[in-house]
Amino acid sequence: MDLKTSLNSPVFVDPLPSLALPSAVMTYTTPTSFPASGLYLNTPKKKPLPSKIEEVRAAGWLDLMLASSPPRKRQGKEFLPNDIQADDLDLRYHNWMVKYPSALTSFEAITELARGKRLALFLDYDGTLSPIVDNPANAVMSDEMRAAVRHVASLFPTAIISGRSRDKVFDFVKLTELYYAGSHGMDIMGPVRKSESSGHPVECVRSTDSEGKEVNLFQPASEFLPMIAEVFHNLSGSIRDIDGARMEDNKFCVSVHYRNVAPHDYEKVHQRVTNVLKDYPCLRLTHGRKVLEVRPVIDWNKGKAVEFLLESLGLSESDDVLPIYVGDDKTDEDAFKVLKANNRGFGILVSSVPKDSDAFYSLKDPAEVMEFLSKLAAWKEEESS
Ligand SMILES: O=P(O)(O)OC[C@H]1O[C@H](O[C@H]2O[C@H](CO)[C@@H](O)[C@H](O)[C@H]2O)[C@H](O)[C@@H](O)[C@@H]1O
Repeated sequence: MDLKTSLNSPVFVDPLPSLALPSAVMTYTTPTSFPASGLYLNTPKKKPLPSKIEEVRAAGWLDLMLASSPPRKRQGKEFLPNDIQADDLDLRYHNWMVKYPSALTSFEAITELARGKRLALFLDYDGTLSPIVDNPANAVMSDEMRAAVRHVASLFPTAIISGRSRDKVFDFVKLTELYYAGSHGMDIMGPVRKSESSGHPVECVRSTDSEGKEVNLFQPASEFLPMIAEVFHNLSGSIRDIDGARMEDNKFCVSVHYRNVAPHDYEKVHQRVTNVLKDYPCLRLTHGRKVLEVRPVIDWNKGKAVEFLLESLGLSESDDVLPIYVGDDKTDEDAFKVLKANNRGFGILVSSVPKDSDAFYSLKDPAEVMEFLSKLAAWKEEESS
């Protein structure tokens, strides 16, 4: 399969030379022309920014890095120095929950909304189905959670949309009855579309899943693979001496974890990463829970992945469909926004601290996510009996 040709699908109009990446999918300022050869290794360097602006930008990043995902031990009130602070935190959380009500206490309102509709469920992985842990390799999902996900997936079309590589998230979840989108939606294994004529046709590669079932593979950033591999190598070398810093290869994205780095070294992590990225204007940096994420500058995210999957499932054009997305991180906000637009469906933010969000409801932690999924399954079974 010629992946360059596949990118010249009707959705991706106006392709740029060489990269075959259309301007419609590029969000950041990129060079208008690329060298014909050595494309990925010699992309033109951005002009260095004036140092003052760079300083201001770096300071903004540092604030984000310091504020990101407060250490778990300090989130519970038992670790706070006194009761006043604990009460203040409780009060702030309760005030926040007025704006983002619990999906558990609002369960009746949710089922009222869902009555007579076809539900589609989209679930983030880390921090949603598995608790946040220090070592990303240990973020396993409990058997109880797996059973709850399997149960909902037997009743509603269900997909996992993760920042991890698709293979890795499948290894954690291990359920063949779901659809999977890895690398923040840049690697989707979904159903073969019911109707090629509905919505925007996009170029997919027909494939088979681990059970031999026919599936569609959609990888809008496949042209970036050599560049991502190279940047992974360069970043690994660049942060090697920073105690606690850890790299993760997510196929179309690269994660630089700083959860185990001392706060006084955060700036060093950010500087090293931005320094390497200066040579890659086609890549950009985003920020998650104690992680810096490097990804291609294409206009594709978890929100677009939700739209893509809804269309693949033949659920995008109907009023009787209610998509629900559950996630905990900034990258999930793109999906919350898509569902919020035109009141299409809604997002549920998983958070134990107040956060601004485009989600409609909230859940405190993965344990509450599991309870919500179980309640949803029980409600559906009762409704259909
Ligand atoms: O979209 P997600 O499924 O939520 O993936 C986002 C990132 O999640 C993982 O990192 C986060 O969880 C780790 C394990 O609990 C934690 O150690 C880390 O600090 C968190 O940022 C994953 O390792 C990343 O590659 C994903 O991009």
